Formats: sequence, C-alpha cells, structure tokens
Amino acid sequence: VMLLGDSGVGKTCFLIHFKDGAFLSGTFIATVGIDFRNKVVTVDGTKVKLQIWDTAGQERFRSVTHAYYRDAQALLLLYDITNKSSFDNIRAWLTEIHEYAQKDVVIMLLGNKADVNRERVVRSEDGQTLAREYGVPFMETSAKTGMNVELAFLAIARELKHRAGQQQPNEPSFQIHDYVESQKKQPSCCPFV
Ligand SMILES: Nc1nc2c(ncn2[C@@H]2O[C@H](COP(=O)(O)OP(=O)(O)OP(=O)(O)O)[C@@H](O)[C@H]2O)c(=O)[nH]1
Repeated sequence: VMLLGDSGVGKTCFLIHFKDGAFLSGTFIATVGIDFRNKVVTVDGTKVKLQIWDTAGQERFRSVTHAYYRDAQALLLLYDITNKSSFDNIRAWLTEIHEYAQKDVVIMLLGNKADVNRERVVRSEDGQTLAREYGVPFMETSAKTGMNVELAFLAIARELKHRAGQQQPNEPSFQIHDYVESQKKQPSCCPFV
C-alpha cells in the first residue's frame, strides 16, 4: 500500500496513527524519499499483512517514488481539506498513477485534517464528486484524532484479500465501495461526510 499526495497533507502522520495510535503535533518534518512500515490487520478472521509505503510529497522526490508505483497493490491518495492546491493537484496525481501504477491498482481518495473544520477550504461534496468522477471510494479522515484512519486501511485490506481469493484478480471489484459506504452509515464514522 502506498500513501500519495502533496507534501504536508499528513501522509506520515496518517501512517503513524495507524501503526502506533499516536499523533505528533508541532514541527513538520518532510519525508525524504520513501519509508515503509508493516501492520497486520484481521479481516473476517483472516490476517492480512499490509506493507505501507510512505512517500515524500515534494516534487524533487518524484523520480524516486515513481519507481515504487508498479509494485503497489493499493494507493491511498490524500489531500488536505484546509489546502485547496493539495485538492486541485489530485487530478495530476491520478494522471501519474495512470502512467506508473498497475492498471488494476486499488485507489482510495482521502480528505485529511477533517479535525480542523474551521479552516476547511475544500467542501466534502467536492471530494465526493471528484472521487465519483474517477470511480474511487472517498472518505474524510484525521490523522490527529484517528477519524477513519483504521477504516481506510481495513477497506483496503478487505479489498486486497477479496482480490487474492478471486479466480481472475484483474476483474474489477466494487466491494471496497460497498464496504466504505456501509461503514459510513454508522453514526460514529465520518461526521464530516
Ligand atoms: N490538524 C491536523 N494536522 C495534521 C493532520 N495530519 C497531519 N497534520 C500536520 O500536518 C503537517 C504535515 O504532516 P506530515 O504527515 O508530515 O505530511 P506528509 O504528507 O507526510 O508530508 P511529506 O512528507 O512532505 O510528503 C504536520 O505538521 C502534522 O502535524 C491531521 O489530520 N490534522
């Protein structure tokens, strides 16, 4: 699983929250190149080991990260709901994904920093509309409070497990949409969506 998106959208914090349940506020240390962590999750009684690659969002590291796209089975594409350009750049990220990643890669769009709703500049509906246009599931998240962090990874793990069990793994599957949508209906989840 690869985390993608502009520098500062919260990819490293998102991964740290998932892995360690922690959030380090304060100084922002941009990722240099690429780094990974493993975490095992349980999906319907089956253990799924996720190897999660945290990429540097800065432009100067793009050539490094491009090399990893083709081995990715899933991509979490993040923008920051308080940063319009990070949202506007999502189309460019999707173009890169189209160019470098496998055709059947699982993609999920995440609007991060949903805890700072007062600084919001990207409406939830705009995230939803963009996701619908590209046919990918969407959620708003917070690496600070942990909102939907685990849910996003569980949805990915569930989809990858489902595909691994399929006769023809390249067949498109909409299970991830169904899973995300069913979880969103629960009141504890996605208060901003
Ligand atoms: N309020 C809030 N702040 C966040 C959240 N996620 C990340 N941040 C802050 O945003 C800044 C950037 O977070 P990072 O996780 O380092 O961003 P990144 O996307 O990994 O950046 P690069 O490594 O340069 O690609 C840090 O100051 C974090 O504390 C969030 O969900 N809510």
